[in-house]
Amino acid sequence: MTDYAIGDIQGCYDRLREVLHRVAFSPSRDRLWVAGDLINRGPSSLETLRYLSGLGSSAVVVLGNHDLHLLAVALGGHQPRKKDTLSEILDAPDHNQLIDWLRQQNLCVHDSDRNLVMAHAGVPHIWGIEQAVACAREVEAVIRGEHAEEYFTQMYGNEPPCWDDSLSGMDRWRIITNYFTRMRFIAENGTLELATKEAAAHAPGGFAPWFEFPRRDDTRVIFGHWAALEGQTGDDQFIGLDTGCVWGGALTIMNLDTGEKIHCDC
Ligand SMILES: Nc1ncnc2c1ncn2[C@@H]1O[C@H](COP(=O)(O)OP(=O)(O)OP(=O)(O)OP(=O)(O)OC[C@H]2O[C@@H](n3cnc4c(N)ncnc43)[C@H](O)[C@@H]2O)[C@@H](O)[C@H]1O
Repeated sequence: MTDYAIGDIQGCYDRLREVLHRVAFSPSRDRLWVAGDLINRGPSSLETLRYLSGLGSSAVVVLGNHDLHLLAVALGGHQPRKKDTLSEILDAPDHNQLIDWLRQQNLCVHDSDRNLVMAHAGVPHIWGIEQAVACAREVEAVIRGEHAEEYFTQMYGNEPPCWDDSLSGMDRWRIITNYFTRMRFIAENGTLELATKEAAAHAPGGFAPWFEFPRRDDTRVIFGHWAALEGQTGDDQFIGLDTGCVWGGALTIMNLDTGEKIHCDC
């Protein structure tokens, strides 16, 4: 069995199948870790979602901001945006099944044997792994539970900007969500800057890329989300897999045992 991890697919189904073919991925033998943003912006979100959900236990998936946006449209009464390519999912006969499957996915997965964690945007340095996993489980339970509608109605927003143990309810769920799915630049005290999407060199004053703050542990972090990084973090502990497939870059898959990366041009 080989475990592979893949960056933001964003509905680029043909590239997904091409890169899986190149590594001879077999769902009956191998596993695919998917770093979030399965859908949106690309041409084939419905096919992508059907394929990944059909992998069953051969897929290990975390939710990205675009996946949460689909859930917010489907469950929170939000309107799709102009650039969205989600209507084929919303209109599909199996739409309820696909949305239910998406709701069951995690914000963060931790493999203690491999000393590895995966989250769409990353894991902030202010949290140890235990706290990060506990925070993820809290919000995952909300997304699957009776408060899901309230959560998705109020999910959007940049406030509060920073973690505080005393936060509760929607404020607490929103900042946890923003760390796991939207973070790029962060301040030493954990304050997020969510407006800047450019490469790491464009850090606004007082902020730095989240992976430049040393962690208290040596856990490797797999993430996607930040296309302008082109997969470069300058540190093997932090593995960026979003290489901008949907922006004319490449789709990247990594063999988790050997560390080998394969790129499929888009
Ligand atoms: N709580 C919340 N609040 C607000 N929104 C929430 C939310 N929760 C979920 N969302 C959702 O989040 C989504 C964000 O939408 P948008 O804000 O429209 O984001 P996007 O441009 O599609 O990209 P994304 O943020 O995924 O970043 P990426 O690095 O790929 O691309 C970013 C940019 O990098 C550029 N880029 C790509 N490759 C590059 C490269 N090599 N060099 C330089 N720039 C590059 C691209 O052109 C692109 O403009 C929406 O669906 C929104 O609804």
